[in-house]
Amino acid sequence: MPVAPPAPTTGGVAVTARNLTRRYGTGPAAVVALDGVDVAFGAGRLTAIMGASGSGKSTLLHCLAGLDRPTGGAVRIGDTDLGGLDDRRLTLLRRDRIGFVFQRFNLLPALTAAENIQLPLAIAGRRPAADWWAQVVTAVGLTDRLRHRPDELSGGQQQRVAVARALITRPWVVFADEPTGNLDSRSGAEVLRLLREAVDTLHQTVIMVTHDPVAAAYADRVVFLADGRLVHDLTAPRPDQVRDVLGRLGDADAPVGNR
Ligand SMILES: Nc1ncnc2c1ncn2[C@@H]1O[C@H](COP(=O)(O)OP(=O)(O)OP(=O)(O)O)[C@@H](O)[C@H]1O
Repeated sequence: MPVAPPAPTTGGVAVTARNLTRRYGTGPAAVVALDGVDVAFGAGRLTAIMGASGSGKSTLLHCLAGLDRPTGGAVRIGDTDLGGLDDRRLTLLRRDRIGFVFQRFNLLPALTAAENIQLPLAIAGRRPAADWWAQVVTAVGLTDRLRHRPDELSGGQQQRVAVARALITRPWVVFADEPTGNLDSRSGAEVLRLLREAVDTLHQTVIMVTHDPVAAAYADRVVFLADGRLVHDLTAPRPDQVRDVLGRLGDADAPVGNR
């Protein structure tokens, strides 16, 4: 039986942003990357964040994950208000409670797949529980590749190692920034199925930025950004619906709603 992650969820909500603002620079040259975003991300759900280039997706993900500090508003992960944490506590929260998957895999080339997967725990001086290790390694389908180094693995295999590394701490939430952006469609589909399995079987929470409507359709929900605002929200999305919303957003001058 899979063990549920120890997420301190309130009403089934894993992450909330309230009136989130991120401004870069000051004066007339200032860029408002996030302009008052209110959103709650369900626990045990896969949610995609979409929007045109420059709409604020990466900025939102980085603020939600404690990689960037917002200029205004608040982020809560479970019951923890990130704004109330000093840099040291924020670093510990990221290490122990958050998993990251990046577009470029970001594996350490000198370490084997197994060592890369265990790295977040090794840094904390811990070892994975045997049952969770077995579940994660089985889910990513890499039992026969664990002694290989990243340059001996395909891109899709490297990204699956990166997903396993993100899951190994049984985090409260996994943030994935364009996880299929560097992969061909077949490898990308494997990684998306794995993220889906992380949610459905391992009871994890995943928040993913993507440009790809097919990738977004693996999610339970898609939220759309335009000009730093949340402008649309789709549940149980199909690729054609996602394309339709993106097309309408491209045409629309005004947001189609904000929540
Ligand atoms: N460090 C920074 N300094 C100044 N402006 C920034 C910085 N980071 C992002 N921006 C600006 O903030 C806005 C949102 O950027 P962000 O990278 O979040 O968008 P995005 O939707 O992720 O784009 P893409 O899809 O191209 O990655 C853009 O106008 C961008 O130029």
